[in-house]
Amino acid sequence: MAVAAKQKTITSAPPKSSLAGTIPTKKLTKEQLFKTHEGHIKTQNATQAPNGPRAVKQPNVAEAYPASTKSIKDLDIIPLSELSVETHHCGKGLIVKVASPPYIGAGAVSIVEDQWGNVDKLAIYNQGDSAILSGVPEGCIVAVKEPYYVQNGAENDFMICVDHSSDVILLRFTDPIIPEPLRLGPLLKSAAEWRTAGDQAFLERDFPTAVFCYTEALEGLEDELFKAPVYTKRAGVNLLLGRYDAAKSDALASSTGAPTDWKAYYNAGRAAYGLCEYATSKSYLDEALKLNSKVADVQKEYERVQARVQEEETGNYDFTAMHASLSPTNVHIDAGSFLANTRVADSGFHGRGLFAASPLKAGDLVYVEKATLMPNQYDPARASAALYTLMVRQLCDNPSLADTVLKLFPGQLPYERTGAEGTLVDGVPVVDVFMVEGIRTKNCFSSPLSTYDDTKPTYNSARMAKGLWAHSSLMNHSCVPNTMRSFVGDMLICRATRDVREGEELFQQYVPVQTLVDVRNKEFEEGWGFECRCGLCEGERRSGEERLKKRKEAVLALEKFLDKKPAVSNGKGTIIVPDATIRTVDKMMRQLEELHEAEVYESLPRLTLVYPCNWLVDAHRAKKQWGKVVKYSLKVLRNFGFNAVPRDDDPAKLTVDWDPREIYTQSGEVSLMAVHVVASLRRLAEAYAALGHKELAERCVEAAKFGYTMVTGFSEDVDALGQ
Ligand SMILES: C[S@@+](CC[C@H](N)C(=O)[O-])C[C@H]1O[C@@H](n2cnc3c(N)ncnc32)[C@H](O)[C@@H]1O
Repeated sequence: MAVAAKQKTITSAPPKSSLAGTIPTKKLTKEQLFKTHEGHIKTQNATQAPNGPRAVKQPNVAEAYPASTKSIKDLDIIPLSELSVETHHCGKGLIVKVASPPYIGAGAVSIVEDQWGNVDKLAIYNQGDSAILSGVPEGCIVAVKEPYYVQNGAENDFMICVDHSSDVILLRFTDPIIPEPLRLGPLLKSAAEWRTAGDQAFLERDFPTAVFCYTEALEGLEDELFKAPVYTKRAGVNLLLGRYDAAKSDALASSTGAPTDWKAYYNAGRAAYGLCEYATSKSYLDEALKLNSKVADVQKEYERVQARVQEEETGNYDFTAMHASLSPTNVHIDAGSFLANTRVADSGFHGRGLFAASPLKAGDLVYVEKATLMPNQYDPARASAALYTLMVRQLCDNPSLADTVLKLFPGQLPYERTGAEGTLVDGVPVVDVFMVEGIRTKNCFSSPLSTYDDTKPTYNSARMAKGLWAHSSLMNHSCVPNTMRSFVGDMLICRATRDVREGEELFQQYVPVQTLVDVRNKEFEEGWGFECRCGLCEGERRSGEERLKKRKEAVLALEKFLDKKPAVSNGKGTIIVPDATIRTVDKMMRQLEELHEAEVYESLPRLTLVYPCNWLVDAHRAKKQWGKVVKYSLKVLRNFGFNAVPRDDDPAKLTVDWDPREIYTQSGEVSLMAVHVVASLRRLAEAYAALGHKELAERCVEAAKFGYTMVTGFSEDVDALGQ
């Protein structure tokens, strides 16, 4: 059923039609409608490859209107001729026959006819591949609840636009709500015939139609014993379609109390596994094994689910093996989430938050979460639309997901929420696509295929997928957080960056933070609607406006100078910077340093100084001026807030037992862990080694390796960072 089409992503509101609110007096005639439609279909058949990616229409929030939460039975059925342009017809409904095959673009567009002989265009968006309406079969009867009508660009060209997937329902041919002129009578009469039609559709791999036919067969059967095999068949098809909620209830409905019920429990176990409900899955598979312990598939599935339950309980993972299993087609790791070290509670200030359920040490696993939803789409131009589509389709296919996803809604819709989103109305889960988009924008994370590979200089860092990790989404932001996240495929690994007390709130960085306090807070305000009150932001605000302004000017001047200065290559791949340039940068850096008053910055990171100090490290390193490399590397670390670094001016430190964790645990609560910290420790190690301080060099390498595990989630292989 997948049809190739262009990706269509609407990002800004189209201008309002001058006809808004009125019933158009001039529309395309029936003949014109069919003729242009046939033309579109011909072009589609000539130009689109089968099985290409499905198109996507992201909602246009400027036009937002709510999903209908009413039953079609409670709506006034109106003729197509009474539709007004750019109007949400609250309390009204349409019942129409599909009078053409669909043209598949960003949605499925068909010509429809009502009982009074009126015709119009119906565009259905956001249906999953598993839904029969993604293909809108010709001849079927559909109900459109509280329709939205739009002008379609060209003059006299209009259409009914169904954004919310639950606003359109496929009616059974025998549904008494269908008006007499549209009635065909049942196409197939007996349950046996529907069942055979279902089998046929299954053989043709038309799974949505198979589900439809089995459903009709079940409606026609009265004896539970006859129903059981049809439930088994429908459970199997629903498993194939990824409709795990339906598969689970079908599987359980297929049990009859006979020993053959092992199959019902086996299917229910597989369905629960698909929903990542591993403990439930294990209990069903337990039942299946009790009834028949000899089926190899059941045993295999049981072992698999046992491994997941163990991961959930212990947090033991083989991250290296997970990483090795990644490929462009395999990004979804078969693993469970380990969340036992955290709990959700009211933060009293930032809404809900995540808190440590037990004391954690720097470097410890805080939690590991499998993505709630993450499409395998790393093309940045398509990643957001792909996530939005997956969210909508999964909420349609597996309504139980609504509990997890809808609670993330940040609460900004231009209309009143009904609260019925996620519930079943007319047998279909209500999915409000504007709400879904609101959840996506505030809660999604960008993720590389793996953070470890992303730190390599050769990796294309622009290739990021977007995903939803519902547990991680509950963590609030701090610019100097006590955790760090990394990814291996769709697994999010969260590690502590310093020691955390039991009950302490856990924070993460939403985005890599900008160095200037006002600039980064503008980003938080625009993106998430908050002003950050972390130790760094509050501390920096104490500097006062005048000093903040001066600092900003100094930063801009320094960056401008560094951007303009041409680098000089020695012809062997190393950049050599003239001494005069180094002296100027050093002077400008010191001036900027002086603008960081001791009373504020005693123990705070000085982020604006990181870039120039790093620049000075590189410039001196190219000249093998190792003493200077030590000096500026220590400054980089200090500017990230790390003060407890192995130093050659403190020989006493060399004699005591030393633990690489120290630099992370003894630097206070307001340090900022980043991959640059690891890189600086390596530079420091290199310089110490060149100066003959072997032991100091080893300590720095150890500290770098320890830090790299926090950054990547699992790897100590700091050489991956390159030279
Ligand atoms: C992804 S949610 C985090 C969970 C959220 N606290 C909740 O209760 O659902 C992001 C929202 O949390 C709040 N938030 C996160 N970090 C914050 C911070 N540092 N200060 C104030 N509000 C914050 C903001 O309302 C933001 O839009």
